[in-house]
Amino acid sequence: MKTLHVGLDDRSYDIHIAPGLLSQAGALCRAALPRAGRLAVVTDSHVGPLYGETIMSSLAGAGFQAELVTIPAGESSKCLSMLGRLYDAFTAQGLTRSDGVVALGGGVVGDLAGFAAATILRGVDFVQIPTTLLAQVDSSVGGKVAIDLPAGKNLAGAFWQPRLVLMDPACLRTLDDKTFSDGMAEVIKYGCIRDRAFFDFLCAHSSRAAVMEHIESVLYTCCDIKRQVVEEDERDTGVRMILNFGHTVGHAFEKAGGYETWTHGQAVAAGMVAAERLGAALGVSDGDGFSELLEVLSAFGLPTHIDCDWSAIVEAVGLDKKGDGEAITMIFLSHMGRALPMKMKKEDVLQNLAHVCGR
Ligand SMILES: NC(=O)c1ccc[n+]([C@@H]2O[C@H](COP(=O)([O-])OP(=O)(O)OC[C@H]3O[C@@H](n4cnc5c(N)ncnc54)[C@H](O)[C@@H]3O)[C@@H](O)[C@H]2O)c1
Ligand SMILES: O=C(O)C(=O)C[C@@H](O)[C@H](O)[C@H](O)COP(=O)(O)O
Ligand SMILES: [Zn+2]
Repeated sequence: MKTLHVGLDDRSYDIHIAPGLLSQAGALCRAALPRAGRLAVVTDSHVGPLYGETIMSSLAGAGFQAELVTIPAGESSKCLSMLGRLYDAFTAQGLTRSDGVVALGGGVVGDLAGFAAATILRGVDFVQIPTTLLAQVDSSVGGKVAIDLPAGKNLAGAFWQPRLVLMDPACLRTLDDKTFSDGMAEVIKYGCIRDRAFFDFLCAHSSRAAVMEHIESVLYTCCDIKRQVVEEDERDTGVRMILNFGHTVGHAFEKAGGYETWTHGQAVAAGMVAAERLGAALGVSDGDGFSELLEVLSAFGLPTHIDCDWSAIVEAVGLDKKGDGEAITMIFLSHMGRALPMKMKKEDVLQNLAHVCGR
């Protein structure tokens, strides 16, 4: 088993990575949540039938009274009404402040269940058991939890660190190729922002089979980069913004497509390309690695350009959480492997973006 420790004072926790870990969930949760009696296990309609029973019997074996709460699969569940349904399920189960919430699923389940855990009874303990590649390399670590609002992506949320993260790479075998590729967008992001050698490794291993041969070290590398960044800036006021490379335009693509046309991974892929094009036009990115970026994204079937109504993109970018009234922090790459956050006037970003990326 590989283990990483995220050091955040009283909000510190371990990330365990090992095949077959799901069946050890009970003992590991018991060690992390010694006082908890009840656990609400939130999952979705695809993941529950695959892995629900293994988790529930492992939790029962460790003495937990666990109940499974199943939401419909898909981004549209990351919403206010589904949050309300979780509150109802938690209160009906009789959850108290010494109990906990477990998220068993992808980033949608993790973000929604995490926000519910952060807010029910003003906060209960939370465990992440991520089952997609995206959730294992990114969303289960770092404590950002949220729902989408009609006005924009992840606009209501909290920072609520899990007490424990359990990732079983064997779960990735049941993913379809498109969902696996969504995770690859965030994997490639880590290479772009922090680790040129890792980016080169991905370029040389640009297929699902090749990545799966090295999956434990890929998960470890990504989580270790995220750990370092989050330990330095838990609340997203400085260096953590580099994890948003490709997301300013990416979130705008997601919103423009009604959160159904483009997945988060696809939108981030095209968003990274848009950020690189904008950076080059502004003279802050040297274009190093750009053609390789296009190639590796395409090799995983990810889009490098998304056609849509650019006025909607421009409007959504204006609402980005990295902005204030006048300015927005854009994340560029000075060169491949090195992120460059830059505070810019919103109007300059918007004008250049439409000019560089609009069709
Ligand atoms: N909090 C963060 O730091 C953070 C980081 C990145 C992304 N996100 C969020 O994560 C979400 C995207 O997450 P996602 O890509 O995991 O999507 P998702 O949770 O919708 O999962 C994608 C699909 O895969 C299915 N699935 C999950 N695990 C499976 C398995 N092992 N086998 C078969 N099917 C499985 C799901 O049911 C779903 O249909 C977005 O809402 C995004 O905003 C959050
Ligand atoms: O953890 C972070 O910080 C990130 O930015 C990771 C992103 O991949 C993730 O999509 C995150 O949810 C974006 O957060 P947001 O605050 O920009 O909505
Ligand atoms: Zn993301």
